[in-house]
Amino acid sequence: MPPFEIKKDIYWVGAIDWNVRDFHGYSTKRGSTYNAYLVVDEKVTLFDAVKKPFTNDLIHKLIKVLGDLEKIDYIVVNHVEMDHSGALPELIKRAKPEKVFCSPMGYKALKEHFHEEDWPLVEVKTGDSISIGKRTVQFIETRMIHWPDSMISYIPEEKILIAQDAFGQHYATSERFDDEVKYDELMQEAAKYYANIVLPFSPQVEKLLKTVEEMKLEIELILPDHGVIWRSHIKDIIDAYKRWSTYQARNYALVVYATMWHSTEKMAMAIANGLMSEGISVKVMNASIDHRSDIMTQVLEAKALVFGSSTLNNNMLPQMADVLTYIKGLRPRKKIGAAFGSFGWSGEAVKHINKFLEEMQAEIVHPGYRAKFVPTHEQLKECVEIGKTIAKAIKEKQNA
Ligand SMILES: Cc1cc2nc3c(=O)[nH]c(=O)nc-3n(C[C@H](O)[C@H](O)[C@H](O)COP(=O)(O)O)c2cc1C
Repeated sequence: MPPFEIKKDIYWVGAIDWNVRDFHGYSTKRGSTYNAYLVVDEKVTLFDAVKKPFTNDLIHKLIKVLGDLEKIDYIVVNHVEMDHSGALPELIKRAKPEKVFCSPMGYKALKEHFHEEDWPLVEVKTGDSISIGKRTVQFIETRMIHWPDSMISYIPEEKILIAQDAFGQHYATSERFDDEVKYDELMQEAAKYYANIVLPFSPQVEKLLKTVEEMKLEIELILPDHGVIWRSHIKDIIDAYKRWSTYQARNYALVVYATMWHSTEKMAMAIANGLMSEGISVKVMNASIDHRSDIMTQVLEAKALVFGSSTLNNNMLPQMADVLTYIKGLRPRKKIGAAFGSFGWSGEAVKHINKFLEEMQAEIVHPGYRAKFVPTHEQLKECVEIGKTIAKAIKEKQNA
């Protein structure tokens, strides 16, 4: 795709990665983009770069707009992660920019990644701004959204927020604006991105959204480092970030299980039936089939997390341990929780699952249910009752 003029003299010069399907363990079914933005002003300024294998895509686009890479005066590094900085060594060597702006944490991180002593790095902090000619760039550090170095750049004359990974989506498309793609797909990918990348830093996101509100920043365009530009649905994505960062849930329960000979699966279905019989929506997922990052997307807005595994060698099944380790690291909060599973003789899986639920600070509404080998009809009826107990807890929370 050629460079794309977003507004007069402001270009998308990023790269589309149609083929990426695994992004450090996050399944990216719809590929991704690495967005870089060029502002042609008295000081020609590039915001962020691309992943290393896409260096030539970026350079090609820059040459198309500028004719000569050495016309770049400034580079702003909003985020040091390799998918946005991998192209920097080649780019800095060839463009010879006068200055490379980054946050104080970015200064350290750039050295720790690239070990280059002679890059013209300039630290900028929250409240600092630079003039690039007709336009100003204001910087706001966004520590731990989602790395220590992260910052965002605001151009008041254009009402543009260059948001690095915030508001991003792993979504490869030839379209560049939110209103040119399918709304449901876009919001699904934005939710998946929040659940799998941003969720652990929700307290920081909540604070940042308040700061941005207090600063009364006028925003006409949000330019994220992945996916499409927000133009028509800015309110929707900000409202979604407000909901997600304060752990607001929808009225559904998520049942995730792992099984060898289908006994735990039978229990999962019976619990789901109990929930449904009380009018609660349920999503059932199988840890052997569903990808951990898709399960995580469903965790984001679930009110209850119900996890089941049979016991294997005194532990839960490894695919369940994978999913729970991943979910725990992303720090979901304010959930109702319950555990279940079939076993043969020692039955430790439920105890181990409960430990994960405790670490997620879930409100555990049942001590955990175990059935020896293949569950009997009576035991499955008991599972239905457990589903009803969870449903009751969901309703109580809803009315609280
Ligand atoms: C290789 C293997 C190891 C097992 N290890 C244990 C164990 O350590 N403790 C236990 O209680 N059951 C153990 N079991 C028994 C299973 O938990 C039991 O068969 C259970 O009903 C399987 O439920 P599922 O069909 O949901 O996987 C083991 C089974 C297998 C096949």
